[in-house]
Amino acid sequence: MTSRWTTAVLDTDQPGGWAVARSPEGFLFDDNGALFPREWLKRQDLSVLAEHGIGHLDGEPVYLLELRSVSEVPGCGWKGLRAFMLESDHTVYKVLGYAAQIGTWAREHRFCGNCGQPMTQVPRERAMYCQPCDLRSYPRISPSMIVLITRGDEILLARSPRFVTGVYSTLAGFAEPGESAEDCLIREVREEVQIEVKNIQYIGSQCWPFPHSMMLGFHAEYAGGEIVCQEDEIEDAQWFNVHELPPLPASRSIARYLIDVYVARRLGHAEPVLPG
Ligand SMILES: NC(=O)C1=CN([C@@H]2O[C@H](COP(=O)(O)OP(=O)(O)OC[C@H]3O[C@@H](n4cnc5c(N)ncnc54)[C@H](O)[C@@H]3O)[C@@H](O)[C@H]2O)C=CC1
Ligand SMILES: [Mg+2]
Ligand SMILES: [Zn+2]
Repeated sequence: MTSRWTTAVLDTDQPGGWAVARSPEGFLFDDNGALFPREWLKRQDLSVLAEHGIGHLDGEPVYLLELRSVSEVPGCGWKGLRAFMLESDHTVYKVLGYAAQIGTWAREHRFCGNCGQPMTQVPRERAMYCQPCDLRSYPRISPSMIVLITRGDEILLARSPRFVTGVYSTLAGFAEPGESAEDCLIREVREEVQIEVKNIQYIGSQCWPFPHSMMLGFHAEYAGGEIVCQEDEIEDAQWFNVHELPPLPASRSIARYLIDVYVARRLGHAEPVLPG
């Protein structure tokens, strides 16, 4: 199957194509969605900070207008990326997720981290460049581990105070310099619930553009210890029987996929597919 969406570094001097606009309040949308004819969008009263050519959707070029602030556009509203993840077509969500990551990174790399001088976009490459330092900055991606821990028919799920009321999810955390994925997983599990795990198995990965994680998903078995929740980070953690699960994370998340795969195996149901 060919993908409808492919990323590319496009020349912003070329006319035409589609464009999305992103402000601190999210993406512009109307009844037709978040993609607008680019020439029309550029005629609107928008405070454009930068324009990026980001890829092709069904063969048509797509651009991002990264805005300094939110503006009124007649007949349109603004909506955050999470809402698009929950509501929209998967391909549109992929386009917007990529746009959000590029927009954030370019905005945060307008000035050189070494000398403080303005940086420029490198033509035909996704990089910002400082000439005096000969320094290139590439989009930031943060590897993050996520793990479903199981004990027979029971799975360990936890709540962060940031979650929607009632929802429990798998444990996750950012990799630190010097760690392998497995080191990170073992450390995060110890920090968050103070238990030990064994038989760590890699399951799959997912881009998570909130704001720039690359989720590496694992399954691990319980090896020992009692649950003790990390103060401030973990509000509650429990073993749940696969027949009696609490409200779970959104179906597009790898957290939900890790849970659904295990439950499907235990119950002999068809396995789900990991959303990319
Ligand atoms: N797609 C999915 O199913 C899920 C994705 N996630 C994502 O996984 C990532 C890690 O999960 P958390 O439990 O929040 O992480 P965590 O357990 O490492 O703790 C979060 C803390 O890490 C620090 N931090 C923030 N950004 C960092 C970075 N780039 N590198 C190192 N430390 C950083 C901050 O102090 C933050 O409060 C997040 O981006 C989260 O959104 C988490 C659960 C499910
Ligand atoms: Mg965590
Ligand atoms: Zn510099």
